[in-house]
Amino acid sequence: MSGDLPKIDVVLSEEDLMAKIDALADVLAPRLAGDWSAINILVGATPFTSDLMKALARRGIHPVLDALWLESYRDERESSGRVLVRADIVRSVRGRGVLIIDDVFDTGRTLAFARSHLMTKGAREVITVALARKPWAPKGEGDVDYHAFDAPGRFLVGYGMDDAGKYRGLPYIGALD
Ligand SMILES: O=P(O)(O)OC[C@H]1O[C@H](OP(=O)(O)OP(=O)(O)O)[C@H](O)[C@@H]1O
Ligand code: HPA
Repeated sequence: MSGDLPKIDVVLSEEDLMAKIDALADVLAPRLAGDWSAINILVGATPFTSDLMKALARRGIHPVLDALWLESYRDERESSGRVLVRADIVRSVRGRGVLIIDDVFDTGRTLAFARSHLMTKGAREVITVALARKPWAPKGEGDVDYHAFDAPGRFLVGYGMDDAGKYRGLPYIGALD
């Protein structure tokens, strides 16, 4: 039964997603030895954080998991241009390496804000990772450090990503018109 789903084109299947996360964990694991915190950018990055943490654990890497709830899109498909902190991290990151985990890197505002927020709290080093990177996302200094796949220039849903709160539970990444 498909319920009342709109037309969603699959851009990355569940199987391909898991393979990409494993490949990412292979690259990240050697960088994360020692005192690291992993910060889940709520809400959308939750499924990705969960699978990436498991992939890292299988490689013997166990960062301290925390969360930072940031909001800038609300129910719109375009960034409001402002990033709001809805809830802050709980554990100190002073002197620690910080891996910031997000689902999608689009205008880059959210990760730029998160990076500076955590550096201000005394992080020793910040690394950013996103599952999907949009084609127009910032390059150079403002780029995300690691991403799992290059997304098409379309609005994405699934695997944490929403359209006005819906479709976060889809096990694949899809695109809507
Ligand atoms: O690169 P940007 O243009 O900043 O977009 C990326 C951010 O947008 C979404 O967050 P949103 O504000 O929609 O909150 P959500 O995670 O609760 O969906 C997404 O989860 C990223 O955090
Ligand atoms: O393509 C997207 N889909 C869902 N949320 C988003 N936040 C930024 N870009 C997107």
